[in-house]
Amino acid sequence: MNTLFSSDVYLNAIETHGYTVIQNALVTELVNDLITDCHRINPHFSLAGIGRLNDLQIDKTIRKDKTFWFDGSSQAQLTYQAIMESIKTTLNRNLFIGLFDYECHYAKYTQGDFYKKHIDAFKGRSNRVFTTVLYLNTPKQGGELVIYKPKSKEVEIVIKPTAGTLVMFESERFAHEVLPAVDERYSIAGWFRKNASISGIIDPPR
Ligand SMILES: O=C(O)CCC(=O)C(=O)O
Ligand SMILES: [Fe+2]
Repeated sequence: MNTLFSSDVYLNAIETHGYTVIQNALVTELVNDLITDCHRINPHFSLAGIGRLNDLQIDKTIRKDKTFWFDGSSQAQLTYQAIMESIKTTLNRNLFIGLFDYECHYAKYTQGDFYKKHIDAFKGRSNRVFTTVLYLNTPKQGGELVIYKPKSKEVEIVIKPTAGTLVMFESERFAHEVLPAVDERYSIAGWFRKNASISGIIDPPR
C-alpha cells in the first residue's frame, strides 16, 4: 500500500467540515519518487494560466507558480493517479456524488511566488468538485495555504506545507490562497470533477 491513512478519517472530516488535512498521507518512498520526477521534468514547467481552454489567460498578478500537467510519463505519476482513483471511488460510494475523473499538475513556487485568494471551480463550468493538494517538500518558510471560511473573509485554517501532507476541500465552497513562497515549494494540485457535458460534448480535462 502506498497510502498511510484510512478512508474513515477523511470521509468524516469532509462530511462534517467540507475539508480534511492528512499528514503523512503517502509513504515516504512515493513522495521521494514524485519529487525526483518533478526535478526530471523541471525544464518543462510553465507559467500557470487561469481559466479553462480558450479562456486560459496568464495573469502574473493573480498567480506566479509554474505547473506541469501529469502526462503519465513516470511510474510515480501513475501510482499517484491510481491512489486518487481509489479515493474517487470511496468518495462516490460514501457521499453519493458522481465524480468521473481526476486531473492534476505539479506546481513549483520559487521565492516570491504566490496564488492570490481564489476559488477553483470555474464560473459557468463549475465541474470541479473536490480540490486536492499534496505537498512534496517542507519549505522552512513561506508558501502557507490559507483556507477561508465559506462566504466569509475570516480564515478557517492556515496550512504549512509539509512533505506528504494531503489537503482535500470542496472546490466551490472554499476560497483559498497561497502566501508568497520564501523557500522553493513543490506540490501536486488536483481536482475531482463531475461531468459537465454541454450538448453532448464531454468537457475535456484542463
Ligand atoms: O498549493 C496550494 O497549497 C494550493 C494551490 C491552489 O490553490 C491551486 O493550484 O489552485
Ligand atoms: Fe486553488
